[in-house]
Amino acid sequence: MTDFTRDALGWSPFFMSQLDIDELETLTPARIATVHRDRVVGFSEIGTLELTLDPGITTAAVAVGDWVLAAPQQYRLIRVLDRKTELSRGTEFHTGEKQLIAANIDTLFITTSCNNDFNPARLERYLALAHDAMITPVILLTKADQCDDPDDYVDQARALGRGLEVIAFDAKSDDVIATLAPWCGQGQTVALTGSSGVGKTTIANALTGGNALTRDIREDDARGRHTTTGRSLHAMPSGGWLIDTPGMRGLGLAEVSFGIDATFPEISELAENCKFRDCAHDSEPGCKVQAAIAAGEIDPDRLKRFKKLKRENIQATETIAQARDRSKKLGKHIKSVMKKKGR
Ligand SMILES: Nc1nc2c(ncn2[C@@H]2O[C@H](COP(=O)(O)OP(=O)(O)OP(=O)(O)O)[C@@H](O)[C@H]2O)c(=O)[nH]1
Ligand SMILES: [Zn+2]
Repeated sequence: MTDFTRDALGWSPFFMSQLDIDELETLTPARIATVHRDRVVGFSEIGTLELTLDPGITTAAVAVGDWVLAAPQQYRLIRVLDRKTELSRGTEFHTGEKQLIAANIDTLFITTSCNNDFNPARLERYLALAHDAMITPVILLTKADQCDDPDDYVDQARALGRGLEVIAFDAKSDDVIATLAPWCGQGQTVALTGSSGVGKTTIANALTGGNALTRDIREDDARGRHTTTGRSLHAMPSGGWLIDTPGMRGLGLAEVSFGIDATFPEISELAENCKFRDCAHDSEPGCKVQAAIAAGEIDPDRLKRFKKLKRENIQATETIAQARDRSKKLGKHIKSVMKKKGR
């Protein structure tokens, strides 16, 4: 592994501004590439650092893509810097805690194909996740080479957002790197999501210049170290970074109300002016959304899918709240038992 400058790793004033003078002098910023149960591995200006954690931080609080401050002499992680963006999954059933998937992703490549995989509702779920995490979504339509009219898919996908970037291409062609270059430049971080078989691995391999995982293992071998767990932060020859963690591929929806509104701006903006604050946009008087439907200004299918996502989100959010409640009660119960025992 060669050393990278901070800029090459995606460092920016946003992160710099979080350091005080002491930290600037004594600590080394590192970008997390792998999270293990008891330690993390990060890339830094002084090379690859394997870090143990300070008491009070668990690896569950560190995500691939995170910027952390390390005390390099002691190989210790001191603290995790605030994230520009954060992707997390629903929750752990028992605790109601969010499970971190990745941090500081700039662009989410939402991947589908120019065939039966194309599904507006599914794309909107991913869009809601991206918007909620403040990550820029780009829709990739693969298998354009196997389809008579890819433009039809492009048009359908563009209708799912304002100014949404949509690209149809052949993921097996030689120009994948050039096609995706605008998002893969120096220090930029991307991730791929989408259903099985749409071409994520094909694209990842094209962007990283080969089979990313096998290459990582070979690099570690060369340094005499063996690791069985693959790295999740992959350098792209274009200067950018690709995050590929197992959790990336099956993203769930919960607590993304903001993201859903951002995915359906034409509806959420009108909804603010409905007569009733809790308007369900069915047949309530003074419903601006229904008025727009009647006037042919918004797509009724979009409204249906908007409502369905909102319902799903509320359900998932309630499940999380219940889990948190359970976990809190359990914690209190344990404390009171311990107290009694201590008496
Ligand atoms: N013709 C053509 N084939 C493609 C394209 N993209 C992917 N494929 C093929 O589709 C199959 C599935 O591609 P993968 O890259 O493995 O898909 P994936 O999204 O990684 O699938 P999972 O690993 O199951 O999530 C492979 O046989 C690819 O060669 C494309 O744009 N055009
Ligand atoms: Zn309404």
